[in-house]
Amino acid sequence: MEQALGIKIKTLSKSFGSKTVIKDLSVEITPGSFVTLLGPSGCGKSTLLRLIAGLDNPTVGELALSPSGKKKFGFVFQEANLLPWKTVKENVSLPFELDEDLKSISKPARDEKVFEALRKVKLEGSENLFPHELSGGMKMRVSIARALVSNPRLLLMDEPFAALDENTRFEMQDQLLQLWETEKMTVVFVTHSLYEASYLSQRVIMLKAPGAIISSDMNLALPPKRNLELRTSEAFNSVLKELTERFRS
Ligand SMILES: Nc1ncnc2c1ncn2[C@@H]1O[C@H](COP(=O)(O)OP(=O)(O)OP(=O)(O)O)[C@@H](O)[C@H]1O
Repeated sequence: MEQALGIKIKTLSKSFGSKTVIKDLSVEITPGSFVTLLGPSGCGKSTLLRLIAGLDNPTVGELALSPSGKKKFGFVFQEANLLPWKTVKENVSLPFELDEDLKSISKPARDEKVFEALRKVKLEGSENLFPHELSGGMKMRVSIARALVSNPRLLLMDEPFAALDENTRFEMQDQLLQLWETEKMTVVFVTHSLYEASYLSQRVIMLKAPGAIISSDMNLALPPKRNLELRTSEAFNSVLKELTERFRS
């Protein structure tokens, strides 16, 4: 398995016209960690994810992924963004058509990777369904499978579970943690939920506007194994309390 990607950001700023959304941001993210970005609407979380993914460029400053070379990452958005006229299997296969680095992979190897990704998100047997035949949770799992198909070493997730009901969200959180453990990839996750941040993350970085200034950077004192028992434990409650206090201060 290839190494997980680390991120080094140094004095980075991003402006859109005269508006500076990110100002002088410096932060490092350790390979293989699960880091959540929290902050009020409009503080620059999605902009930062897009910069990390190379979908946009910083105005000034440095952003480096290590090891450098192949930038293997997956991106999952709040909406599953599935093509309605394509089956589950075809939707998960899309990166092979769109990503230059993956175009050379043979058809049998592609099929195997798609099957493997669907297995990872527990969607075996749903290959030939169309998006309208799927629940919200299943659509999100297809979206995650599509991100996993290229074996990302960094997974960027922008409020992926925000539109799901509470039960499905809990289920998806546990599945994601399982994936994080088995895939040994770095995850940078954006959410508005303090509860979700506490449950999923090893580290929570809070950003505030203007300028996406880091207002808090906290390593969570929780065991790596998260489960139902932990959700209702005192240790979890005290982490959630601390995060809430930091968020409100
Ligand atoms: N391409 C763009 N052109 C102009 N302004 C932009 C662009 N992208 C983002 N912005 C502005 O940057 C600011 C930060 O947006 P961003 O989407 O990063 O915030 P966010 O923290 O992710 O918000 P939310 O939690 O609501 O998703 C907003 O004021 C937004 O209008």
